[in-house]
Amino acid sequence: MSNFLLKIDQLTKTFKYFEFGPIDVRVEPGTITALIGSNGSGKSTFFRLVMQLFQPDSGHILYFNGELDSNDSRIKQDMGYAGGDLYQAFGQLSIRELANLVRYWYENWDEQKYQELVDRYQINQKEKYTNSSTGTKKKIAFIFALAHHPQLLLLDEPFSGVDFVSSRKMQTELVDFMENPNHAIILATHQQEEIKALCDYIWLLDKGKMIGIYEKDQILESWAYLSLNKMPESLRKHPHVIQMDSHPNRIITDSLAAIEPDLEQLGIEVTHYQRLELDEILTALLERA
Ligand SMILES: Nc1ncnc2c1ncn2[C@@H]1O[C@H](COP(=O)(O)OP(=O)(O)OP(=O)(O)O)[C@@H](O)[C@H]1O
Repeated sequence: MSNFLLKIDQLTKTFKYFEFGPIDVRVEPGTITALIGSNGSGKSTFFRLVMQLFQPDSGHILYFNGELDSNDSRIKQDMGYAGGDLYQAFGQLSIRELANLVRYWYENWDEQKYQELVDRYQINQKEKYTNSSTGTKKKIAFIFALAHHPQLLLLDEPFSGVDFVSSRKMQTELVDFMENPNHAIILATHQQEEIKALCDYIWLLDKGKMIGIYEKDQILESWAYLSLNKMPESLRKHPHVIQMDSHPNRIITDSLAAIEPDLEQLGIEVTHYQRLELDEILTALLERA
């Protein structure tokens, strides 16, 4: 039986200087996915397509087990999106006035939850939205996204520009949100600490193409530096050797389990072993792409 919040098939969008897709991905309930990619790789484009702020050129997006497709306006009720400067067009409104407007859009708007969140983040609701600081605007978008009880949260760099204390609170908020097994989050971020702390899956986007989908724990387990007692040149061709350095003899592998028996067979001894940090793995994957 299908169980997904989002299922995307062969989605494409072409701009004058950029081709996005074709992209195929699927989001299951109970998961947090990090959407990673260099500046301009298409992360915000992805969110805008899912939120129907852009029309795709081709492909399909199915929402909530296929019960709703992209023609159905109800999908926005069940999705919380914080990204870009969504509310700038209403910048002359105070935050309270803006909340009154946003509240009107959502059937499930929870005024008590909204109040709790503005108190927690010490938002001055009398201030004009346009005059709010960058970090405060981020927090407001985050609060609006949560206050209508979505099933799927789409967060485009929610922590960038947000102070350390608030960022920790937001992360706790996301952990609480995931207590409901029907919920899921897609999070675009450049911060490896957040990915490590929160995410189950990593989608790697490069120049508009999805170049890899990984389980975070699995890549952290399987990538390693191995120092070797000898290093025959033939190792360079091994499918799981990502990098070779000869001073001292050291390789990076993307699969410890696959390479260890081969090294043993070649009579090569591993003298030292060290895990890679997540950002080292992601950098290597992006460089390989
Ligand atoms: N409205 C638009 N009109 C024309 N081109 C666009 C438009 N929106 C996006 N693009 C193109 O899509 C590319 C990818 O932009 P996008 O904002 O999705 O990247 P990103 O991965 O979110 O980048 P960043 O990490 O810097 O936020 C841009 O470099 C631009 O060429």
